[in-house]
Amino acid sequence: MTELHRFDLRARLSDASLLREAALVGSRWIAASKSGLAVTNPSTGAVIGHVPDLTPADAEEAIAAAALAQKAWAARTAKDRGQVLRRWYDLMMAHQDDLAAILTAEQGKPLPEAKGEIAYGASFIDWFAEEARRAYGDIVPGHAPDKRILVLKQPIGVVAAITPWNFPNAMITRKAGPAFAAGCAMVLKPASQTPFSAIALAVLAERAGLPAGLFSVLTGSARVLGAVLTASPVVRKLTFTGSTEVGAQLYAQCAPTIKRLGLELGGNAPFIVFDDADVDAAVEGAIIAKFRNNGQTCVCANRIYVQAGVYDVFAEKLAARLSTLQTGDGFAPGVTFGPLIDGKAVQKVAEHIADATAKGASVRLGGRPHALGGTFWEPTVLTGVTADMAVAREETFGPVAPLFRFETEAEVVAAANDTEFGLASYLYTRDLACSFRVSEALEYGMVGVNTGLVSTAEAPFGGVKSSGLGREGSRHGLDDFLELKYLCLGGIE
Ligand SMILES: NC(=O)C1=CN([C@@H]2O[C@H](COP(=O)(O)OP(=O)(O)OC[C@H]3O[C@@H](n4cnc5c(N)ncnc54)[C@H](OP(=O)(O)O)[C@@H]3O)[C@@H](O)[C@H]2O)C=CC1
Ligand SMILES: O=C(O)[C@H](O)CS(=O)(=O)O
Repeated sequence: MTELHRFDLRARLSDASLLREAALVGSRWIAASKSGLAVTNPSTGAVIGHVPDLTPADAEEAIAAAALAQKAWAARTAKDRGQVLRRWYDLMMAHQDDLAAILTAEQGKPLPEAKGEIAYGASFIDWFAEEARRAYGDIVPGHAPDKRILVLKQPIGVVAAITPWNFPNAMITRKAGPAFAAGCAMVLKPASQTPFSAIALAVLAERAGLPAGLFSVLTGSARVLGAVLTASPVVRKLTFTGSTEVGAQLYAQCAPTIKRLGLELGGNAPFIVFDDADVDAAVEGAIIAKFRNNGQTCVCANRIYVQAGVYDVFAEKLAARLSTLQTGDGFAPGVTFGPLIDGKAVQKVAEHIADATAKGASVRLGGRPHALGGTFWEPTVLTGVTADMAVAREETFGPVAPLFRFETEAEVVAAANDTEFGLASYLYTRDLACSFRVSEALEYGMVGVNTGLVSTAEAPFGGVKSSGLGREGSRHGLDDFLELKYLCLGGIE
């Protein structure tokens, strides 16, 4: 990209040292050179700064530093590790505004939403600062008079993490929190479009007292650095958040070294509104579930199924409510919907709408690029959507709400489950029996009942089928970074 113009992010920060044009390799900060990789503001295309294009040797150095630091870190008490995490949490919240400004500059989401992500991201550090001390083992009744059985939980060791651009803070802390709490080390490769949020987290981690070498942040070619991380036998776990396509590729790359895997992949969430639902509540829930981060989340409502009795009123209310919300630059006051991340994302949205209308859908609202041009798109509502359209099968990852009409519960459960994905799902009904019947029948890792937002550190986040493996957050999240060790004590007469 030619450097059209620069965006002066430092001028917006209270602590400009958080914006560091460098990568962290073990305990070494490596500054970007003039040939570094440009990071741009998705709203304007302006250059925010540069990061270094690291080499395979840099990645190997980070892994070696992690292996060394991890041994001493695991030897510290869980309470001690928790106290360092607590200090990291306190620093994140003390710098919430600056971290949010960095996030909005490189990812585009409106500043209030970015501040919300910082608090959400920090909540995983808060949660696992406490969970660190609950890695309980077992003492099991022996299988012979002279035997005693102990089960220990020990950290997996060195963890590689690869994260996406859509939540450039929270997708990192949702992995780093349990990893460090368990006594692991982490080598992180953040998304190339949003590295500065990750680098700022590393700056604060150093200040919190995280030992040198325990946390590296690598920037550069995903393919090149990913190849080193997945091939290294020192790396005992890969935790990845991103597309199912890349997740499957990384799964295969990890196979020769039999790594533990955590995969948070793509979604195709159904959002079901029954005739007996509170329609106003369902509209508010749909706006959160569909349009949070301008539709760029893996748990976004990708298909909205509305029962025939309330279909028209729901469509009318949704369109009316959306018309009151503003699209624009994430730093502009009053903006609810920011830009899409890049031109490729805009093209996918346009293709999905064109495909749907060509097959008979109608545009109830929006349906075209926003007057601001570039990466901005009008919030869109499509009606008359059917299962043969691309929006039914593919993740749109943009501000498009396709409304499907249905008649019966059996029909909508079958339709909702007719996908390779199984991450999040949502339903609105005031009938308790219906809420249980449908929740239990939906083939998904998460179900929101009368709510459009399920993500929280206290609950296990994750999916089934092509949406991934493992869970992040909750008391279960720590186990994904621990190994069980069985001690059999004999000769105890
Ligand atoms: N389940 C969940 O929690 C989430 C799922 N997603 C899914 O991810 C997709 C959108 O996010 P997006 O970032 O485009 O996803 P991608 O899968 O393209 O990228 C995710 C991360 O993987 C890296 N990557 C890409 N190719 C390789 C490779 N060959 N080897 C190693 N690393 C690689 C990227 O690096 P680089 O940036 O350098 O390309 C980035 O850091 C959607 O499908 C969405 O549903 C997104 C967020 C959360
Ligand atoms: O990247 C994502 O889509 C996140 O997992 C969404 S959430 O955790 O903020 O719901």
